Amino acid sequence: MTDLRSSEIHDELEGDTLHEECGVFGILGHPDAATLTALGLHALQHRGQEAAGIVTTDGKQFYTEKRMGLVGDHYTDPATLAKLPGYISIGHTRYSTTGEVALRNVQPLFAELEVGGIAVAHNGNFTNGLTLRRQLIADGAICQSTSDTEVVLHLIARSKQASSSDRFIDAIRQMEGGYSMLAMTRTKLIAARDPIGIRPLVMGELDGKPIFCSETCALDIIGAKYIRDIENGEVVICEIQPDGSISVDARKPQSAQPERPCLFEYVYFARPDSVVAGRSVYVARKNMGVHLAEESPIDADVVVPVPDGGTPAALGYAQRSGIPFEYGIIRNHYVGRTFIEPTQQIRAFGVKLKHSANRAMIAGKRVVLVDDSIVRGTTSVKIVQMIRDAGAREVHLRVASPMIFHPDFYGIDTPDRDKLLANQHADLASMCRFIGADSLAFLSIDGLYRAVGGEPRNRQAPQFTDHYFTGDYPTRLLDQGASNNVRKLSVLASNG
Ligand SMILES: O=P(O)(O)OC[C@H]1O[C@H](OP(=O)(O)OP(=O)(O)O)[C@H](O)[C@@H]1O
Ligand SMILES: NC(=O)CC[C@H](N)C(=O)O
Repeated sequence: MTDLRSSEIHDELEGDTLHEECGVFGILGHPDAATLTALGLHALQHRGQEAAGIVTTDGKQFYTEKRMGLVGDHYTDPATLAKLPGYISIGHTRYSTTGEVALRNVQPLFAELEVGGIAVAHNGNFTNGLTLRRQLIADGAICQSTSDTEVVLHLIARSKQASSSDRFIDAIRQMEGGYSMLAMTRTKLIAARDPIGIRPLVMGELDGKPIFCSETCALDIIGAKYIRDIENGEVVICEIQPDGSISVDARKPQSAQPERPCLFEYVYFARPDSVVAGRSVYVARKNMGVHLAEESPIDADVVVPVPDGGTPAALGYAQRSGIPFEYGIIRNHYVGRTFIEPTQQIRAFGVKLKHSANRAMIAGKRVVLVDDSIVRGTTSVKIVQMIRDAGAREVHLRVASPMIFHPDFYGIDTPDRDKLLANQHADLASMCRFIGADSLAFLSIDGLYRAVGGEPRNRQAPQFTDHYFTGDYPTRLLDQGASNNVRKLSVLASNG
């Protein structure tokens, strides 16, 4: 049954700013599988704060715990972890992109199938999820959630392949869009990445046991060794054998395409201490600041980051420009990422709770403010005013990414097109007036490419996924037809 309250909240969320993605973590063959998964999810908390879930198996039964809220609020309790015995585990931190914020959509999703139990955890979004879901429902499928991820379970159930891993591969070959997925059976841990590698996924090892997770920071927290990134279009199947040994089978079932990782992982999503597709996120962000200083210099007394996202770019800007870096804004770390608040009104309030001006570093100065991105402009308007109120003589805003014009359909929850600040102003001057800054500049798309990958954007074959800036969507968007709205999955479920 549709949870009306959740649907209403969702409608409000639709108009909000950029949202997180999800984080996945899995380990096979370790006696402390659940605890290690909880720690891994804790390191991936920045990728999704709505809910977290863990599924484990001891080879006989499956055990599931799913909770709304933060990892630390639930999975630090020994009683909760005691309900998750076994040596194979997958976990998920969720920020919803399809389906409402409700327990039934919290991942991992689990189903008992002809081939046995299987759990899946997904970071990303399927661009044909709604289309396939409608076909499945018309065919008699009974959907238990409104998440796009559930489609994969139905396709595994219907596959004619014999083994669970072949059925999983069969299922994901029918999916389009962005995904890093983990699946788990009584004996297997499977990892898969979409054909162009939009979402990140890495492989590690602890005590000889394989781990898959969204970012390397989840390996670091448990002292695991990084092995390699899962390649775009690759599926890696790890299986525990009766003698306790582990087999690893890497396959490439999708037709080969050039990799195009998501640029926004570097701009905003990934943790700065992570290494994504072989590149340090921190170094990339600092480089963004260096290029920004070269492209848009300004005479000023102090470079001030908008913490936390803008800090590495501000350091790069300060080093390149020679202008001193100072913490002119202090962030209250007991307030979560701003978007957690469901309404625009509360979000604006949240921004005030989160940042306060460090007057001693600002009063009487010409300030260069550096932030990583502007989405709706809520943060910029508040912060520029706050810096002026603290006595700044001039406020110059520098943004370490290009203007955002287009929504995402691959796992980032973006506001509607018309809510994006870049679409509300005819030119930079108008946007600058709205924000209230003395000057405003964005990093160019080539500057961003150079900062992350060392080369400018290849117009014929872009090296990264960058549609939010350019409108160049790397896959077809089957669900975005006139009559479709992936957000309305729960309405479909209640009326269908
Ligand atoms: O233009 P807006 O709609 O305000 O969105 C952009 C702001 O949102 C993000 O920060 P967030 O609040 O997520 O905090 P963080 O930098 O600490 O992650 C980003 O770093 C910008 O500051
Ligand atoms: N942000 C994500 O990666 C979301 C995963 C999935 N589409 C969900 O909504 O649960």
